[in-house]
Amino acid sequence: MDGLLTPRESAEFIAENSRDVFIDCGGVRRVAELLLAKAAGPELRVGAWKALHELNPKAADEAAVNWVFVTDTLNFSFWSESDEHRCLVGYGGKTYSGYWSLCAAVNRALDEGIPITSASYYATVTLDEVRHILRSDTDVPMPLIEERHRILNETGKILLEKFEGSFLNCVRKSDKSAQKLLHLVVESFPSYRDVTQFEGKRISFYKRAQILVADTWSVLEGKGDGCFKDISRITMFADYRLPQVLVYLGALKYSDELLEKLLKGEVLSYGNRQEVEIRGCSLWCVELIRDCLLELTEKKDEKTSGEINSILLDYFLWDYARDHREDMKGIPFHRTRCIYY
Ligand SMILES: Nc1nc2c(c(CN[C@H]3C=C[C@H](O)[C@@H]3O)cn2[C@@H]2O[C@H](COP(=O)(O)O)[C@@H](O)[C@H]2O)c(=O)[nH]1
Repeated sequence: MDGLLTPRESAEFIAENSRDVFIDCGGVRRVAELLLAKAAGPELRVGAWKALHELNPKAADEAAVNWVFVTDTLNFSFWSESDEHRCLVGYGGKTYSGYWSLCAAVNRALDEGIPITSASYYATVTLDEVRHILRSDTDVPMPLIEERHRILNETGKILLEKFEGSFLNCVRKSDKSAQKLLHLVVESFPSYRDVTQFEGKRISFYKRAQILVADTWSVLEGKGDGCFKDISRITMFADYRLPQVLVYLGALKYSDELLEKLLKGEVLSYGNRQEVEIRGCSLWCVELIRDCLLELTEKKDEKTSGEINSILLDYFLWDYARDHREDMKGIPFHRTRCIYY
């Protein structure tokens, strides 16, 4: 698309023109130092995706790639009005919320013999069947069920028409380039087109497309079809959790006016100026944290477990946000209801 900025270009432009969201350089350095202490640990490596998360597939085969595809196709908007009243899914003796409730529901369906990861199934799955598959253990359903149903049908039909029903065929058309795969995904599947405007420019975040490429790299353990030579060009994923944890860690700051709005739980519509500033400054903030961390590892000649990229930083910070939910209670996340993140 002509004149459309890449996520990284978009983020830099937004950060330069932002009025209500600011990057704190001292905070950036402190987060980089926090990550430096983890650089040689088990988290900041591609293997963590499987080792640290029991719901993720352990295999690296076609079925596992198609698990990632259907999960990331539905990987959006899990937040509920009140944290006490939300969708929960019990699986394997544990209860899952948010994004993990989706993974638990997918695995539960597979255990029940429902082929939810097969395009030939979800291309024509009915709304009632989707309601059953994504059913909650509480009286709060997973948000946007109708949209999830529509997107499953739309995406399944395209995967059948263009890629013989398997996302691995899409991966194999990308010449082992993460950028080529990213663009093939957004060109082929409309629900992944996370693009909007800011100050007269057309900008992209491609949050679900980027996390799809990242999770494909992870499930294939960075090997074989998943050995993307340019994986480090994928940026962090602009969702609603990363901004919250970056504010909590002091790397990102909101204006008083915006903070007050978020504390009141006001909804920001997709593409709203402040919503775009939150997403763009968060993305740029993680890029700066990565640059600072790489500088620190060189200076201190710190051993790292392979190349540190924005994906691994994102995963770490997202998991950190999960593990520090209670501590972060006072920091609001922004409420945007959409199918893009
Ligand atoms: N930036 C970023 N956003 C991420 C993820 C993930 C899941 N990836 C994990 C799974 C395996 C890997 O090891 C990753 O650890 C979900 N999300 C987004 O968060 C929101 C849900 O949050 P909550 O309501 O708290 O569950 C929603 O917008 C969802 O799209 C990530 O990694 N990074």
